[in-house]
Amino acid sequence: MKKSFSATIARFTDLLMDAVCIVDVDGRFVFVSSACERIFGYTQQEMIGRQMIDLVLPADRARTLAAARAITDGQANSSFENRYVRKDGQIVHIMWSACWSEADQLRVAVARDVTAIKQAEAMQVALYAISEAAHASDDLPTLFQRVHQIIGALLPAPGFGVALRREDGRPLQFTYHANADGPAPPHPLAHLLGEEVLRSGLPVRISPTTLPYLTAQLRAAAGPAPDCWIGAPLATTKDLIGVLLLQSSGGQSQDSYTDRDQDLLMFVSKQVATAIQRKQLHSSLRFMAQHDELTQLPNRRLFHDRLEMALARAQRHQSMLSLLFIDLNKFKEVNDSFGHACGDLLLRKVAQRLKECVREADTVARLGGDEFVIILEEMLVPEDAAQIRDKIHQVLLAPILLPDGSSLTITASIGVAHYPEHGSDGQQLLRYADQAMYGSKLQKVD
Ligand SMILES: Nc1nc2c(ncn2[C@@H]2O[C@H](COP(=O)(O)OP(=O)(O)OP(=O)(O)O)[C@@H](O)[C@H]2O)c(=O)[nH]1
Repeated sequence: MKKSFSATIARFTDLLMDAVCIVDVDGRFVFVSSACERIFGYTQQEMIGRQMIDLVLPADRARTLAAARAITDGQANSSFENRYVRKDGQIVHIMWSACWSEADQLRVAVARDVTAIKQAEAMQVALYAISEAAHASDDLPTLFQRVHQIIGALLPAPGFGVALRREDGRPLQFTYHANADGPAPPHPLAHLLGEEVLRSGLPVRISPTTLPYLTAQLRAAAGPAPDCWIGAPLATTKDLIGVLLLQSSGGQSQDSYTDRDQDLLMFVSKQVATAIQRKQLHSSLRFMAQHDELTQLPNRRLFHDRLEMALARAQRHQSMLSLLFIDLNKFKEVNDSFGHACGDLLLRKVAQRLKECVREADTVARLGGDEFVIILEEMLVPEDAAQIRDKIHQVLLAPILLPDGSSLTITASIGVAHYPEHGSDGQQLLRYADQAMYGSKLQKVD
């Protein structure tokens, strides 16, 4: 390029907020205006002579070369977008307006940094996606898996974890943790970082450059060349409910995360905290609607749902199912003699003992008052149900300690019904078991 031409261009183009870049037929920068340093992080001297394509993000190189060829063939382009890797490793989004100068055999292009716009757009998309995910996910791990994907589109996040604060003050509980290969147990540093974020209520970044500012414990655990981490508090308007963690391998002495990334994560983590709270509230409302408040056992409604499902399974597999109807004997006397609170305590204790008599998959429910039912699935023979009935009689014999140091015992009448022998639907089976229980109670009274 002629010296005078270059000098004239430079005088005016250095005034522009956008950068002017001139590239020769071989794709080398022959001129860049001073705005390039702000946008790409390299000085003009560092850029001139370098291959333009080497600064482009590898994923965008093929289409960048195709667009450059089209411009060289005479098709001016005023809206091509691609991404460059700045000298500090950060990615910048560039919108190009370019044309080919046949006379000079040069490609003249104007670069506009649209990173902030792109990030704002990406953030909008992420916030919308988080809100959608909160509605669509059935449970917290599913929600967090989706949030991992959403945040991964904004920031480097091969490692990602969400730890929630526990009511009883025990250490944070990791509800979700994954590395680049998928779900994985949390790194020991994740626990320490999480606790530090929770203690301070502030974001904490671990990287080679932040090491001197970390607590001694974190610094020791991170070692001299740590991966890069950001821990952001999950804060609702009222509470600090947990911590969100990102981990990236960084590389050499580079920090994977900038202040801007941290701000972005803080913003996103507020939305995540709100989504978690909404999900938890929804789960607790659902639990309350399906469980008995006193014993926490499934209530009558959930029992009927479970019975229907169990019967459908038994029909499909042509297997047996048994129903146990349990009614405590003379429970009213407990209330009358020891007080309602002791009656409540006894009901809770009975519920616990009943659960201990069956497998995890079986359902123990409280129908109301002193009536309980148990659904036993995949019974091989009726004698199995009889054995469990006997076991229940046995465990109820153990005295129940009362707060004043005294104790009481309770017995129960139990009726058993088997599917398909005593009924083909839930109502028939329940009626049969109820009557069998009643028969047993009469015998005991007599
Ligand atoms: N403490 C307590 N008592 C309850 C609760 N729900 C119902 N009850 C009482 O439980 C008793 C149940 O009545 P019954 O089944 O007739 O009493 P029972 O003495 O066991 O009678 P039998 O079954 O014939 O032996 C009533 O006194 C209710 O007030 C509860 O949640 N807590």
